[in-house]
Amino acid sequence: MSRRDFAEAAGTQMPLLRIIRTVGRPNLPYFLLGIVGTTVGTFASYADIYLIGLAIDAIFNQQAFSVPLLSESLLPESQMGLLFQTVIFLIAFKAADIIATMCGRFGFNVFAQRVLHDLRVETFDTAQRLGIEFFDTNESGDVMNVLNDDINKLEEFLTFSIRHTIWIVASLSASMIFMLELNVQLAFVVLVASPLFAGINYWFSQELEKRQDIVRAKAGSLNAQLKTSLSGIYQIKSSNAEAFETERVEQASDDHLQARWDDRRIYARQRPLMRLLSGAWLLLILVIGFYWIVVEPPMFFEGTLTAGQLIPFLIYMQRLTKPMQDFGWILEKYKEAKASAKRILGISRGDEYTPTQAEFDPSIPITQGSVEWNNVQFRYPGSSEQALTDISMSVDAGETIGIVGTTGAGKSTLTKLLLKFYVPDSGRIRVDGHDLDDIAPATLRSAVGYVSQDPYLFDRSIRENITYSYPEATDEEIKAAAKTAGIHDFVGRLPDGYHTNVGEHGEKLSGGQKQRIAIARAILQDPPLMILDEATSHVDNETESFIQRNLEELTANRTTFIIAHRISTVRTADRIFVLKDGMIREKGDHTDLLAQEGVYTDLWNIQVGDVQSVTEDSRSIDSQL
Ligand SMILES: Nc1ncnc2c1ncn2[C@@H]1O[C@H](COP(=O)(O)OP(=O)(O)OP(=O)(O)O)[C@@H](O)[C@H]1O
Repeated sequence: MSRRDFAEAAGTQMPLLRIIRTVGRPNLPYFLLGIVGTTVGTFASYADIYLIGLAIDAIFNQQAFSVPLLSESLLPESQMGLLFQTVIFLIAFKAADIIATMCGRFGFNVFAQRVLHDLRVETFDTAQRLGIEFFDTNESGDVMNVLNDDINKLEEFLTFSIRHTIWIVASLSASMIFMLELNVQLAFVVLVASPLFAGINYWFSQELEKRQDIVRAKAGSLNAQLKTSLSGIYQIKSSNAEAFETERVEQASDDHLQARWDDRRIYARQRPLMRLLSGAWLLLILVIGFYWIVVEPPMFFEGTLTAGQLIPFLIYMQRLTKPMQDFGWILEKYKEAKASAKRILGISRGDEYTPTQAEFDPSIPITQGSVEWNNVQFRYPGSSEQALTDISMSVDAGETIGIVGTTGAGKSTLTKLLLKFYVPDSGRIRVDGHDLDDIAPATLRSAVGYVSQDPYLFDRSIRENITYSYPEATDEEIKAAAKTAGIHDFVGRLPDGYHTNVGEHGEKLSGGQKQRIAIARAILQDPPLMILDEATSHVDNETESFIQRNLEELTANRTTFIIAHRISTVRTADRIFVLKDGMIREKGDHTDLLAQEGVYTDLWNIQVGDVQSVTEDSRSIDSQL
C-alpha cells in the first residue's frame, strides 16, 4: 500500500458519519444541543420580518393582525396597542434567537473539541501500533500530515461547517415556511426553481470531490518532502545539494499548487453563477408582485397580494440566496472534511495493519530466553529478493550467539523476525518453546532488549533516554547501567549530568555516545534476551573492549545475540553463525570456524589484514564489507 492510500484503507462510504457515531458517541448530547439551539435560533431570527409584514398591513391597511397559533381575542385593537405588541414580539424573538444560538454554538464547540481530542490521541495511538511494514511504505511526514492537517480540517468542519449546515437547512426551511404562509402561489414559483439550484450545486460538488482527494494527496507528498529534506540537513550541506532539494520541494509544492488551483477554478465559477441565477429569480418575483398589487393578478395567479406580504416575501427570497450560495461552499467544506476523515480512518481504523489481539495468550511469559528458528523463509513485502532462506537454528537459554556475515546477508532481518516486526512467510520461530504467533507482541518486546546500529534517542534528557523502557529505575540502577555501558564518566563531566538534553535524534552526542546510552537503556531493562545489532560499531576499540568485558558479566544470565561486522566483537561468543545471501553457511565457535577455512576464515583474514589468504571464492566479500 502506497502512502497516498490512507483514504482507501478506511473502506467506508460515510467516514464523517462513522467518526461522529463512534468517537462522537459519548458527546452526542452536545451535538443534539447544537442542532436544536441553532435551529430554534434561526427560526426565531426569521420570524421578525413576518411580524413586521403583519404590522404593516394591520397599521396601514387596517387588516387583522392574525398571528398563527395565537387566538385573535388576545390581540389589541388600537393601532398603538398593535405597535406595542409588535415591539414585544420582536424583543421576545430576538432574545430567543440570541439565547438559542449561543446554546447551539456551545453545543457544537464542546462536541467538536472533545471529538478532535479523542480522535487525535486515538489516531496517534493506532499509528504507532501499526506494523513496521506500514512505516516501510508510509513516510512519517505523511502520517504527521494526517495528525495535524487533516485533524485541523476536521476541526473546522466540526466547529463551524456543521453549525453552518444546520443554519442553512433551518434558514431554507424557515424562509420557505414563511413564504408559503405569506403567499402560496409565489412560494410555488420559488420552489419550482429549487431543483435547478440543487442540480447546479450537485454538479459542482461532484467536481470538487474529485479534486479534493488529489489536493489532500499532494499536500501529504509536500509535507513528506519537506520533512525528508530537512531531516537530512547534514547530508544536504555536505553534498552541496541545497539547490537539488529546493528543486524537489518546489516540484512537490508546484504539484500541490496545480491541484489546488484546479479545485479553486471550479469553486470560482460556482459563486457568480449562483448569484446571477438567484438575482434573476428575485427580479422576476418583484415584477410579478408589483404588477399584482398595482394592476391585477398576472397570468395564472389569483386572489389578493398586499404590500405587507410582498415586502417580507422579497426579503425572505433574498435571505434564501445566502444559504443557497453557502450551500455550495459548505459542500466544498464537506468534501474537504470527508477526504480528511477518510485519511484519518485509513490510519485509525486501518484494520489490515491492526494485529488480531484475540489470538494472543497474554498469560504466556518469557522467562528463560531459549529461541528456535525452524525452516524460516522470509521476503520483505514488495521485494523480489529472498531475505532469509531455510533458516534453522536452536539457541539455548543463556547462550551468547554471534552472527556475522556480509552486508545485506540477512543478519538484522533475523532479529527483526524475532521481535515480530515482520512475520515469516513460512517456518516457525519459538521462544521458550512457545510459537511467536501465540505470544503477545508486548510480552515479547518487554523480554527482549534491542540495541541497533543507529539507536534512536528522543529529544529529552539522558536520564529519560536511559530509563525509556524502565521509567521507575532508581538513580543507583541508572548509574550502574551507565557504568556497564561505559557512558557514566562522560555523563559525569556534563554540567547537567543525567539531566542533559540530547537534542533531536541525540544530535548533541557522537555516534558512539548514542550507542552507549542505548546499551545502558537495554541493560536497565534487564531482559532474558538481548540483541546487540552492530551495537558497538561506532565506539572506538578501547571502549568496545571495555563494554565487552562488562558485557561478559552481563550476558551470563541471558541469551544474547551479537550481530557484528568486526569478528573481534563476536569471537568470545559461545557459538557463531555465519550468514551469506540469507542462508546460514557455517556455525561453531571461533576456533571451530577458523578450522573450517570457509567464509568465516576469509572474513577473519580480511580483518586481520591477511588479504592474501582469502580464498578466490570469497574475494568478493572484501568489497562488500
Ligand atoms: N524494509 C525492507 N524492505 C525491503 N528489503 C529490505 C528491508 N530491510 C532489508 N531489506 C533487504 O533484506 C536483505 C537483508 O537485509 P539485512 O538488513 O537483514 O542485512 P544485514 O545482514 O543486517 O546487513 P548489514 O550488515 O549491512 O546491516 C538486504 O538485501 C536488504 O536490502
